[in-house]
Amino acid sequence: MARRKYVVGNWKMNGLSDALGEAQAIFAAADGHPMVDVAICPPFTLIGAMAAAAPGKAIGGQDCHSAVSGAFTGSVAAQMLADIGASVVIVGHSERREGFAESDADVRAKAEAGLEAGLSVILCVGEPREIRESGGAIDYVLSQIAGSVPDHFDAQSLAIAYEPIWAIGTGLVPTVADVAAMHGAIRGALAARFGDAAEDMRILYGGSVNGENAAELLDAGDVDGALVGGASLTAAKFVPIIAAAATLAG
Ligand SMILES: O=C(CO)COP(=O)(O)O
Repeated sequence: MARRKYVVGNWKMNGLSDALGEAQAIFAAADGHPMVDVAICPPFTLIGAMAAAAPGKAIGGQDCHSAVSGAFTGSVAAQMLADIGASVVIVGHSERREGFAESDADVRAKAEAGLEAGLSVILCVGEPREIRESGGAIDYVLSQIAGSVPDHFDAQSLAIAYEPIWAIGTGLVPTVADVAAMHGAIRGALAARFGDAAEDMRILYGGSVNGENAAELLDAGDVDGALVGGASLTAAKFVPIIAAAATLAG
């Protein structure tokens, strides 16, 4: 089965209520590209309102706690995301791994919680600059995959996002050959562990994706979509990326 292209906006800590119109415009434009799956992950505070403003659309959280409930001040459980209309959750973003000291085991537990809550999970991996420069990027990322991908899931419900940390928000992107090599290595590691199911899993690229570079990056081997930060905040910037994915969708 061919993998459908998947384009996801990670709004990070951006967006007040007046940003809902952008989300509506993005989803309206996405309706014109039915071969592409589109999701927006706004801050927690906007999920409920966005789900109401864009019924039936894929809206997600950017993180969840691994527990179902309890004394975890400030945290949000996966079930709570589902309860207010989310169908997706990002786990293991480098800004969580680095800024909140999340380990591979933490990320795996969060992914399991998301799946348990019925959410579709996007699990992020990616190397820092010094690891890339030392030539160890593939080993580093495959170690993250080994430690943070759960044992049991439906291939349609778990996507990997490869986001080299040095490419996030910097305007720097790896060469297409480097992206293809990393995605191929990830697919190979998934196949070694999960067999044929790896062919159905989507592997997204993230890090300074924009309307100009999207077509080239999305056409690289084993790249099934994009996880987009800054260029996902407005329809004007995000829709061209969705359109680029649509031109490649089979
Ligand atoms: O971190 C990212 C998406 O999760 C990428 O962010 P930018 O697209 O702003 O580089």
